[in-house]
This record gives sequence, C-alpha cells and structure tokens, in this order.
Amino acid sequence: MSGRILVVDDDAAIRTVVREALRRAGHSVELAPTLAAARARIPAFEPDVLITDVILPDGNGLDMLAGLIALRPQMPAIVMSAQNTLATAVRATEEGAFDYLPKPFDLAELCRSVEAALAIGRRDAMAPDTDVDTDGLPLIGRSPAMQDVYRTIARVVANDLTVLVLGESGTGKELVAQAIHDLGPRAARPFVAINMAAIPRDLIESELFGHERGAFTGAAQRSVGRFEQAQGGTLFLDEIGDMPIDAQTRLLRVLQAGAFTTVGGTRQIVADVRVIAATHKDLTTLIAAGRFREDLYYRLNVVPVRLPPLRQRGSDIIDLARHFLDRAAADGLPRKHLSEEACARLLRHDWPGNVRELENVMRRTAVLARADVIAAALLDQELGGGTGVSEEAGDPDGALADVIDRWLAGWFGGGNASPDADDLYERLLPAFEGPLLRHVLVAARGNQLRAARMLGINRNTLRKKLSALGIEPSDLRRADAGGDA
Ligand SMILES: Nc1ncnc2c1ncn2[C@@H]1O[C@H](COP(=O)(O)OP(=O)(O)OP(=O)(O)O)[C@@H](O)[C@H]1O
Repeated sequence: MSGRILVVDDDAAIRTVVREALRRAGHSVELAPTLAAARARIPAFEPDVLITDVILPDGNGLDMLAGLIALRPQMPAIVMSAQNTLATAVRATEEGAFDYLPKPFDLAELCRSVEAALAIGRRDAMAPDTDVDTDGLPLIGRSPAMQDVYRTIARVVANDLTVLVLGESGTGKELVAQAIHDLGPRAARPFVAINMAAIPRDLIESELFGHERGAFTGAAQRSVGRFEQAQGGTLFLDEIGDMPIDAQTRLLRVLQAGAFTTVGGTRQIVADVRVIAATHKDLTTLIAAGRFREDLYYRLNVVPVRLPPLRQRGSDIIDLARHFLDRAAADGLPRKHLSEEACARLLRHDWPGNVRELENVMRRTAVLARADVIAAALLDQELGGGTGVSEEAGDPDGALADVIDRWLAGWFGGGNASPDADDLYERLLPAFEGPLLRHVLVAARGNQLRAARMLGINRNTLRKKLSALGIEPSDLRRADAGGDA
C-alpha cells in the first residue's frame, strides 16, 4: 500500500535517508525541517502518515503532536526520538501517536510501521505486530490495558504522589514500581523494596523504621530501617495487605507527618521518600474485616495502577514470550523461536501465575526444546495439558493429584487399560518420573548430587532412574529454572 508521507526532522541527513527509503517502498514523500513548515504543508499535501522527530528548532514535536494531528484528524503519526525512555514512549502514546520508534531505528522497521499506519489509517489503532520492540524498555506489552498503565506511569513519574499497584501475583507490580522510580527525578537515589509477607510480623516495624540499641530483647545494635535506607529515593511496600495493624498506624503517621522515629527512639527523622505500595489482595475486603486501616488505604491509594491478569491481555502474551526467549538467548541459553501452533497454545493457557509463569515457561522450554523451533507439544507438557497448573499452584498435593486424576480419568475412559493388563505401574510411573527428574535437574543446573538431595533420594538411585528413562543430565546443565521454580 502506498501513501503520502510527511517527514518532520531538522537533520537533513535523516530527512534524506528516510525519504529515499520511503520512496523506494513506493510512497510519495515531502519533508519539513521545522514544526512551522509541517503545519504549513499538512493542509495542502494531506499526508496519510506523519513522521516526526521530538526535538525540533521551533519546539517539541510531542508538545505539538496533538495540534498537528488536529489539522488532519485521521492521520496516524509516528514519533521518532533519540530519547529512548519509557517516558517518551508513554508520552508519545498519550499524545495520540500511532507508533514510537526509538532512534537509531532501522529503515525496514520504519517502513513496516508506515505500512501498518496506512493499513489501519486511524491514529488510535494498535501498533503493528512486528518483531518485539523492547529497546531496553522495562515493560513489555502493547495491549490497551498496558497502554493505560503506561499513561498512569507517565502521569506520576515527575511527582511524588503515592501509588498503589494492584494485581495478581506475577503481573509485574514490582516492575511498575521500579519503572516509576527509574524514570523519575529520584532515579539516582535508592529503590528499596520490602515484602510484608516475607518478614516476621513482630519485626516489621523495626525493619521499616529501624531501632535503637536495646529497644527490645535482641536489639544489640542500632539498626537503620528501610525508610532511612530509601532516603531521597523510593520505598516499595510489597504485599501491603499483610502489614500488621500496629505497623499500619505507624506508617500512616509517617505519611501524614513526613517524618518518623525509630523503634525505641525519640528523634524525628525526616522521610524524604516516595512510597509505592502493592498488593494482590482486595484491600476493601480487609478493611471490612478490620484488618486494614481505611484511612491508610486512602492515603496509599492516591493513584491506583491496575495490572490486569495476563489472561486478560492476550495480545501481550506473544510479545512477552518472545521477549523472554530473547532474554534467555542473551543469558547464553539456546536461541529458540515459537511455531505458530506454539503461539496458539500459549494463547489458550490461563496463566494463573501471570507474567512470572510465562517467563519461567519460556526459559525452561528454551532449554528443553530439542529443535530451534518450540513445538506446541512441548508447551502442552510444560503447561500441564491445558489444566492451568503453574508453579504458582503452590499446593502440589491437591493440584497435582487433581491434574493426574483428570488425565487418568480420560486415559481409562479411553479404553487404554484392558482388564488383562499387568504392567500399569511400570508403564505409567515413568510418565511422571521423567518430567520430575528433568525439572529437578534443570533447577539443580545439571548437578546430580544436588538433584538427588533435592529429591531426597540417593545419588545411585537417581543415576539408575536417569539411565532407565534415557535422560542425559548434561543436556540440562545450562538451564535455569527461572529463579522461582
Ligand atoms: N510487562 C512486563 N514486561 C516484561 N517483564 C515483565 C512484565 N511484567 C512482569 N514481568 C516479569 O515477570 C516477573 C514477575 O514480575 P513482578 O515481580 O514485578 O510481579 P509482581 O506482581 O510484583 O509479583 P508478586 O506479587 O508475586 O510479587 C518479573 O521477572 C518481571 O520482570
């Protein structure tokens, strides 16, 4: 599809290169070195697509974007910028850009973006499904839900408003908090994360605010709390719903007064800290149950960021999967690609463990796939045959028994076990043992001694089982189970 393209850039060399590439692709191209020249050309040239730089001699292309689009409302705009940050990307989307290309970009990518813009012809359409465009940006995903998240992030990076990130486990809450910190003026100062669910309840206050020597039994030294460690930076309070009520009272006081005292101390310490909290729990239910302070909730929930579960942002799944395969390859694992059937299989899964589950599955399949292309069958095996079981299931006894029970019901129901059979144990158990041993070896990075210890069996027994099942531990040596497996 060819179209009329207006290119706005003050760099003559870039204008020429872009014009030549677009002309070769069959488009008619006009150039403008300034925003004023662009404004003057739009009504006469009636471009189908606008391509603009951000920093221009007579202004900022992002500030002016809405004004340019207003001159020709159906015109998709592509923003190119050397300011390769999530903030610029978010800003571009916010201002109505169809696509954002961080400089340097390759011309083929620009042409693809132009094609997509022409095909869709609407400035608010989704970005084209080209290769994953990560460009070092921390958050992947172009679903409308993620665009909302980016917009909210863009709104809060420059100020200190308290942000409450809500979402199921593994949806990327900590990553959002980190992005807000990294993109804002506090980036050079510490980002300190503390998980309320991971600390014994009676130690939370001293962990947060520090304590004086002798403040309680065992407090032999003065200790600096996380608030003090985060001075000038950001404090990320994860699983805030698990915070004990006394600590909540203290936190509320700090948020109101902007200062705190250590446990056992009297001196007020000014808290120059941005607070970002997160939870996967429904805080309103906890409030109703008297387990969360309503006033603290309002104090924290100044700007809510909702991360929907991965199953509700299907269009992100493949981008994320490819991103994790790229990352696995960058970490030295074999480079793998997804077959079309594998993509379809990923889209069918329910992702109860969300992005974390997808990340772990992609790392494991990068190791386990024998061919360069990951087949749907391998994913079937990894994803529990579509049962929705993940490493987040947490309760192997119940969940695993459930899956096996369903599988066996189908197997027996399918007439696979004749009444004359005499080897069911021998036939069926390897089907469980094989995957179990492979996963343990991946987690133990191929170390048989460690794998045997993890399994609680003797090393010789493990060796015999591996040889009986035809598993070669060295194949699994370079694997990483993804940190959480
Ligand atoms: N949009 C995304 N793009 C790239 N990686 C992501 C994205 N969302 C999540 N991840 C990755 O998924 C993993 C889980 O994310 P994160 O720890 O931020 O989730 P969480 O919601 O804080 O989980 P939990 O509630 O269990 O602490 C991390 O490795 C993170 O880097």
